[in-house]
Amino acid sequence: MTQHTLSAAQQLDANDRFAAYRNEFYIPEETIYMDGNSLGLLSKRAERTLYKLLESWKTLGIDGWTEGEHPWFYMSETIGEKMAPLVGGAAAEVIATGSTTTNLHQLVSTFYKPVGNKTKILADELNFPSDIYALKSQLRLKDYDADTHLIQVASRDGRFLDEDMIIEAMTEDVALIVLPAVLYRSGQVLDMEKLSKAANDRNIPIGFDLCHSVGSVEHSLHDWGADFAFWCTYKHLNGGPGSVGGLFIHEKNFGKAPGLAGWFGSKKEAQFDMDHTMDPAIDSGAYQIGTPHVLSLAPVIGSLEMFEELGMAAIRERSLKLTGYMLELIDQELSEAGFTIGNPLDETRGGHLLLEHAEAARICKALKKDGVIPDFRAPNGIRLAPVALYNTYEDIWHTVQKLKTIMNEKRYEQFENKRSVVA
Ligand SMILES: Cc1ncc(COP(=O)(O)O)c(C=O)c1O
Ligand SMILES: Nc1ccccc1C(=O)C[C@H](N)C(=O)O
Repeated sequence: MTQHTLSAAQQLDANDRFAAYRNEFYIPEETIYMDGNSLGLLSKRAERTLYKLLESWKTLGIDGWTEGEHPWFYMSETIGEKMAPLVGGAAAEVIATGSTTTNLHQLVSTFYKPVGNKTKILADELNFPSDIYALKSQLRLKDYDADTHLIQVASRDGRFLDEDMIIEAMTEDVALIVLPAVLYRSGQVLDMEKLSKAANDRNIPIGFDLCHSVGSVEHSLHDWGADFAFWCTYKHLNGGPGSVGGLFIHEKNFGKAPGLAGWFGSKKEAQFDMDHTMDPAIDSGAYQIGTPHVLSLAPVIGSLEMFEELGMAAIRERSLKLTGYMLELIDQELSEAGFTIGNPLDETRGGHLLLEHAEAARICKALKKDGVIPDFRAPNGIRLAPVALYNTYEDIWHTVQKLKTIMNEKRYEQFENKRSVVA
C-alpha cells in the first residue's frame, strides 16, 4: 500500500470538483466536522430558502399558502418530488412530511394488518431504539405482547446483520417487516433488494428506515419492490435540527387508506371542501396528517439543489473514496492504538466509520477538545463521517493525526470515560 502524506491529501482535494461545494457550507470555525451522519451542516442555500420562506410569511400572510415562489400548500409534494431520485422512487411515491418516528407510526398503522396466526412484526436487534419503541407500542395498541410478537433477528457479532438470517425469519406468522437501510452504529448497508424480493415472495409488507442512508447511498426502492420507507432530512440531507422527514409508498400500494388520517392527507382539490368523509390522496400524499411545518421544510429546498446538481451516484462514489482513504490512513497510523474497526470494510459500508475502543467515550471528548467533532455511541463506538459534500481528504488526514497524538500521549485520560448528553 502506498504511504499516505499530508501533501498527497491536499493534492487530492485540489483536483476535486466537490471543493466548490464545501464553500457552500458553514463549517464551524477551527473545527473538523465529522458528525454529518448525526446532524448535517447548514449550507448557504438552505439558509437562503429558510429566509425566503420567512419573507413569504412576512409579506404574504395567509396568501403564502398559494402564492410566492414556494406556495406552502404544495411544499410537501414539491420537496417529495425532489427527494424521489435520492430513494429511487417516482415523484408521486415520495412526500416530505412528519418525522422518522411519526412516519413509522403512520406506516405501521397502515401496513400492519394481523390476521389469524399472522400477527408478528419482524425487526432486528441492532436498529435505532426509537423504531423498536414505536413497533412495540404498535403491538400493544393491538393488545399483543411485544415480548412475543416483536421478532428481533439477532446479530452474530453485535455489529452486522446477515440478510439470510433475516430471510429465514420471514415465516408464516410474520405480518410486517421493518428494517434499517444502514445500521446507525456499524454503518452496514443492508441488501434491500434481496430483502424486498424475499418479503414480496412471501407476501409480507416490508419497509426500511433510511435515516442513515438517504443522501449518502443510492436506493432503487421502486425497482426493488419495497413497500414503504421513511427517513429524516437532518443528517446527510442537511435540512437542520428537526427538519421535516420523508416517506415513500410504493405505487403498488397507492389507494391504501392511511392508518392515521388527517385533512392534509386529502386530495389537494378536495381538502377545503370540508366534508366529514375524507377523500384521501391516491399516492404518498395520503399519509400526511396535519399542517406542514413550513419553516422546517424550507431549508430542505435549498439543500436538495446540491443533490440534484451532483447526483447520488457521484456523491456515493466520493463518499466511498473518503471512507476508503480514512480506513487506509487508520491502518497506516493507528495500528498500535487498540481500535477495532466496527464497520464493513467492503462496499457494504455506508457513509460513516465506526471505531471501537474501551475508552471510546473519553477519546471522543479528547477529539472534541482538539477541534474534531465525532460522536460517541454506547457502549464503545466512535462514529466518524467524512461527508462527500463538505469534508476533504485533508480533514481526514488531520483527524487521524489528532487521534494518533491523543492515543500516543493518552490525552483522553484527563476526561471521564462516560458519555455526554447526546454524543
Ligand atoms: C435510524 C434512526 N431511526 C430513527 C431515528 C429517530 O428519528 P426522529 O427522532 O427524527 O424521529 C434516528 C435518529 O434520531 C435514527 O438514526
Ligand atoms: N435526532 C437527534 C437529536 C439529538 C441528538 C441526536 C439525534 C440523532 O439523530 C442521533 C442519530 N439518530 C444517531 O444515529 O445517533
